[in-house]
Amino acid sequence: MTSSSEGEILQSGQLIRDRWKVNKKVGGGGFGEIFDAFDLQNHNERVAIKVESSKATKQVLKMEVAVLRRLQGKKHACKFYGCGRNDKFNYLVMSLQGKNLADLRRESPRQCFSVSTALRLGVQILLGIKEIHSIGFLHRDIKPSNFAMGRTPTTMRVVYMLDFGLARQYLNAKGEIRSPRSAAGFRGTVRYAAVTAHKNKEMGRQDDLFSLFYMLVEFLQGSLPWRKIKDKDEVGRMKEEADFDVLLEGCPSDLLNIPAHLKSLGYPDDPDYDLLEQTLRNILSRMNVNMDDPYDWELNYENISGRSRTTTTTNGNVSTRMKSHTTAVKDRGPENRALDTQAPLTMGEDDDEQTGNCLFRCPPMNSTHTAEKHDDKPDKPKYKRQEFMRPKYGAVSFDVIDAVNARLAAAANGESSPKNNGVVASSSNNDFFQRIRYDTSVDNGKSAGNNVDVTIDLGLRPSRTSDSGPVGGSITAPGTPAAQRAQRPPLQAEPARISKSNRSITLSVGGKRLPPTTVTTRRDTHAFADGSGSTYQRTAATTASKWPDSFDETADEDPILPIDGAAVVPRSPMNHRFPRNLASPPQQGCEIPRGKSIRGISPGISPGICGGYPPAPTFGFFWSLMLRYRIISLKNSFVGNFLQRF
Ligand SMILES: Nc1ncnc2c1ncn2[C@@H]1O[C@H](COP(=O)(O)OP(=O)(O)OP(=O)(O)O)[C@@H](O)[C@H]1O
Repeated sequence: MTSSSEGEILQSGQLIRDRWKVNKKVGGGGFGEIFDAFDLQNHNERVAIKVESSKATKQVLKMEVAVLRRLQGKKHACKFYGCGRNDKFNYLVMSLQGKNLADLRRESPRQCFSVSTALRLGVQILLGIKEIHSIGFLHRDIKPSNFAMGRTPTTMRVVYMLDFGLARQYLNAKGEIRSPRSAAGFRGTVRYAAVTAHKNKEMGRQDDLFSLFYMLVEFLQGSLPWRKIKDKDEVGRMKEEADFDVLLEGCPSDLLNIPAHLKSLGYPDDPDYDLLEQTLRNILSRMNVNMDDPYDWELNYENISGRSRTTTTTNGNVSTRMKSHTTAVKDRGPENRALDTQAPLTMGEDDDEQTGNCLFRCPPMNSTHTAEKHDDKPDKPKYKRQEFMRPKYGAVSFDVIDAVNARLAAAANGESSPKNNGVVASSSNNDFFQRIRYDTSVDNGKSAGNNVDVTIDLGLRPSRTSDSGPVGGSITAPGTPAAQRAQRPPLQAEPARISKSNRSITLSVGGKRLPPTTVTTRRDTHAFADGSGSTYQRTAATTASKWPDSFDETADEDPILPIDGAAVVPRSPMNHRFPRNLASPPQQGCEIPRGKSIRGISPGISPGICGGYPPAPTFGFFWSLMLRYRIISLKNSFVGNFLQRF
């Protein structure tokens, strides 16, 4: 543990948001520094604050926040307390855990754990990995220093997963596996990275599990054969050629099931988590190990302190054996313990445990791909009703989606009624209503009084009445007889509006010429506003829509985005394709008070994109084109993604 000192982002005693008082630095890695602090508003409870300089070239804290929030309620995730940013740093406040597993292993006299401890940790880490996979993300930096034991009496035997800075979504918005990129930059930590990462290939779920396998080998054997190798490609080759029998020499032979299963998996395949868990549990039960038994450190490592330790033979029987690898680890003194999470570019004894970010530096193994392709650009998400979100996001309001779709369908069927606000649309197959769908939702909570009103502008204008010729602003299909159009009631002059009550939604479509300032007040429609520690959450179903607001709701200081005109929100790695043009800053403090309403529209809507609201355009192709632009620009918006299927 280190104390904070001059030059660090936070200083001891510093107050953040008048709530968290910094105590001292407890960790630091390639991407951030971690401090422990007191929560002055919660009986001085100890919390961890991870900070990242706002000048850091690689900003990962937003991703951490995004993932940690989704993991709330999972057993192996830290509690999320808040986040924010100012001109100097971004920060994330979460529950403080105890020692990480890298430190605990190094404190062991032989730098290894007993089989009992190693495999029980393995079970918990496996379940933690399963949790992050269940929310659609890969961790991509599974290693001992990214797991820590709880620090309270009730959590001290629970393993917590840390550090989601390199996470990546492997599911698209439909819950399908995203297409693998032909080249992806190396992500992770050389010592534990799967061969896939060494080859700069797209990592899949099995690769997180391969990292777990390497961790297990290290836990049991005290080291990995490539521990001292600095060259990433060389390490990759060693892993590719590794003989698992040799790696697991002297360990329960059942463990061979793990790499055997993982090697059988390709990028899109579902790992058999149960098989892996059962493999570990079977060994533990043969050894009569109880999951509640004390861990090695609780026994002061006395169970493994001699030159031999109790373990099992390859057939799983318990025996005592000499370790053959002791010479490989005896030079690892306590002085090296803190190295593995320091800056990734310094190569110390344990540097190969550092998180790598070899983007643009490390050519891929066996690959001719060039560096410019090695980024985290996501594949273009396809937005549809997101069935996969249902079990994971609990109260995602599919009834909202259905209600909107029903309204759109009604409009498409040419109904003119209060329900669709007088909008008459042709039932022609070309009608644009038939080609859009509402694809996400506002999770509005279950209790009454959580109503949220959202305004969506579809870019329609009040219609001109006309006896002949096209009528601007009417929603109609090209080819609708002019006479029919002329009798159509005008669209309402207000922006289209979705009023969402607790479990229902009303859509009205109208049009209004919006001056730029009005348009731009709509950024807060990312249906995403959960207060730190709040008892309710509102979430949109798409990550991309939430991304830009990751810090906003708890930020108490200057926004990073410029205040004046048409600022472009930095594109998130998850949202490269839809830069958001803004003409006003994001609303800070976008927490939606209970019972209040918010108004807004996609930040993607901008006069710049749509070319403003042209006067009295000829209906037909022009309107269709404009609407298409606007619908496209609505993608990833807070309240909904309209998908236009032309
Ligand atoms: N919530 C927490 N409670 C206690 N300690 C923590 C917490 N989060 C992180 N740490 C400590 O800080 C160390 C570094 O944290 P983390 O891995 O998040 O930083 P990083 O900069 O991403 O590191 P790396 O580049 O090594 O992956 C962890 O190994 C752990 O010891």
